[in-house]
Amino acid sequence: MDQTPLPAHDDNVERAELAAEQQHVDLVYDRVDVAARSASRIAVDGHARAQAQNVGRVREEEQTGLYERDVLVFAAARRIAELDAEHEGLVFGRLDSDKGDDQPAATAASELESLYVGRIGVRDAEYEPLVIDWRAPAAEPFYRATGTDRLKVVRRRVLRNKGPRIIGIEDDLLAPERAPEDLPVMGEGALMASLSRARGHTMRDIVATIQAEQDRAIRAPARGVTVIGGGPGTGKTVVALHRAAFLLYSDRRRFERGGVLVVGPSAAFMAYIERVLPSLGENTVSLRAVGELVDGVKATAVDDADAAAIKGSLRMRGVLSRAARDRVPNAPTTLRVFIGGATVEVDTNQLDNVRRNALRRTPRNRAGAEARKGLVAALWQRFPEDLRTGVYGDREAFGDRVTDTPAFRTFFNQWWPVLTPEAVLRWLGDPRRLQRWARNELTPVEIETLAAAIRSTADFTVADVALLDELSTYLGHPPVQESRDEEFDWLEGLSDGVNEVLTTSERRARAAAARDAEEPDDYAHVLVDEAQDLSPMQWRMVTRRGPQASWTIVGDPAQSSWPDPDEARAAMDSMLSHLQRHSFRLSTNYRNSAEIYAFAGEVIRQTLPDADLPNAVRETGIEPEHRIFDASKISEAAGDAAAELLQLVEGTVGVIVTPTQRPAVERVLAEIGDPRVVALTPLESKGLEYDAVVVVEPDRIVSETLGGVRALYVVLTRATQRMVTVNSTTHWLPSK
Ligand SMILES: Nc1ncnc2c1ncn2[C@@H]1O[C@H](COP(=O)(O)OP(=O)(O)OP(=O)(O)O)[C@@H](O)[C@H]1O
Repeated sequence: MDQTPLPAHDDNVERAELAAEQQHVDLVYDRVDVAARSASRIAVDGHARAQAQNVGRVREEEQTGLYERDVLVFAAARRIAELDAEHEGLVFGRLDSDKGDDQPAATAASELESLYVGRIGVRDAEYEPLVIDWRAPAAEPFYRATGTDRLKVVRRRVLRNKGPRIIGIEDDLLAPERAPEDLPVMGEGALMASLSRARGHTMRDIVATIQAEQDRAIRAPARGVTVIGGGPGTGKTVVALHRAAFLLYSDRRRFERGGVLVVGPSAAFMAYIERVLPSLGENTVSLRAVGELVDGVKATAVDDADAAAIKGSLRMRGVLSRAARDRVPNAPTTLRVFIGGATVEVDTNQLDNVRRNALRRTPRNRAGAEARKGLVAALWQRFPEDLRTGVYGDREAFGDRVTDTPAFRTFFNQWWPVLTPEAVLRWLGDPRRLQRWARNELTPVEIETLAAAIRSTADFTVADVALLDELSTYLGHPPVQESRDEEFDWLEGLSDGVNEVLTTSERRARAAAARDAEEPDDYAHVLVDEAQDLSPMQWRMVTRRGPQASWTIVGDPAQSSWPDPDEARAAMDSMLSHLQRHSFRLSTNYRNSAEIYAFAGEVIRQTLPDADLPNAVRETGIEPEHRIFDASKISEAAGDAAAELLQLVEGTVGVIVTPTQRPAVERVLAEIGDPRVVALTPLESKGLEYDAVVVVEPDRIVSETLGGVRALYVVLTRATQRMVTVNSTTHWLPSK
């Protein structure tokens, strides 16, 4: 918000103002209390009345009136209950407006029209608004008014509160020349006060201090793709979260029913942002890290740079599709059955033909019936003509018989089992097989690297999740039928090997559940944060979550940890090219002190002269510090720096270190034993922030991460107040 020089004020005025604001806020809380009680009473009454079938006694208009009011009151009460009690209070802003520049200025404060802005809207008993929801159109001037376009606002006031208690007031005077003399103005500006606050381990909402350019992105209509760009700390994440809350407010039916999904880079990041939406009274948004987008998988492990680059590349499509169509390892290679007095055999080549034909148009797990038909045809062809009589007289009868033989059944179960994406992905760990599927797409070295990466962990990595998702489209779900056939066996297989006896209704319920599971995740709106980090394969996975969705895409290419940001961008463009695009750019860095960001900006500009660098406005007078030590002393030096910084800042300290160095640094930090300090890798630091940051060996961060200097740029832009780098060389420092 614009910072206008503010007149000094005395303590008495401040006390009086605080008391007056508290009175209004108390009124709001009382009203909500009454509303909540009456809402539940009415709900109970209504229920009782409906049960006695006496509803007709209430006049219709009375009922409609009651109904509308009840719904509103009840919804308000419910939202209040949902608000995080620990968080800032319900009412946080006030606008005092006059009638506009073409009308005479007000001569007394009482002539101004005042309007309170809060997390939700609440009305008094006469239905007059006591406070309006921050997302309502009438609240827009609170965020958009500036000195040059004040939208009739004379004074904008931010109420700082702790729960229901007002603890401070920050005013902006937008039209000093039109302000009545008795209009008190106090505080140092809400934005600066909020930016200088100590950071905790979770992100807070910014509902009281949203800036005009952020507000435009938050309230943009949900059409096509909304792209929100901007450098580090410009509020992209927090704006995306407020946008999710805004969309729910603007069209609750559509977005609550259809679902809103927020996708972020890591579980740590999701934990960091998870309080923001509940603090705005919204609990229905799904938050998922890219490693958690496939149901039942929660991947947190990350591959090393080379393997991640291969797994993320679009070249994996062909590799996976070939794997999904290939023979099952260790399955029998010939089929032999004794039937109708003859031994009939289908050899390996013929089996391969049957498999390929069955898979021509149908995903593997859905092609069982087709494959069985192909086998019957092959067997029939080899069944001696002179035996084709009686129950073996035609192909259909022969087929019924032959598929019922134990030899056929055993063969079929092994040759055409239901395949899970997990099992097929594991096949890629065998370099000989992988070679067959990948020889046109990957180099021999890449094949070795990929196979070794697949074999190296028992857990799936974050990059694997997109491959699992891709495989599930090639494999498909087995069809669900209520008869006893091999597809239904698949359902029984879900019961962990316990051979249950199922009643008909249980079978039906399971069939329905399986059908549901088959529905694609189909959200009405998907917000992708740190979008620059999605690999092309991850874009494919993410866009499957919203075939009909509108999108909000948030990111900064200069912070990309993908080695080829243009490739990732092209993948996104091709997945979403059918949608209209609206772009917003955020231009102010609210996180870093001006001193810290000036340094980070210099570092990135040396490699990416065109990087979009925002303005950092908050000066602290404290320059980042670069310390040089012997290579063997780095961990201790990092620990010492962290211990010093803990004394100097009130909030959190992050020590950012490559995965190879992390264990040593963690040991040193364990000795400090302060929960305010954490060690984390450059990748984990994405999107997070700390009061102070220790950057351990910046040159290794460049050489050991996929993003190189872009990863270092992310690390150098995590601190709000202080930053210390520790290294054994100076060559990484930007040349002056
Ligand atoms: N209008 C605002 N009022 C108060 N704080 C703000 C405002 N806008 C952003 N901030 C704060 O600035 C910090 C950075 O915001 P955020 O993490 O959303 O930025 P970002 O653009 O996603 O950053 P990065 O790309 O570096 O991850 C957060 O602490 C956020 O709360």
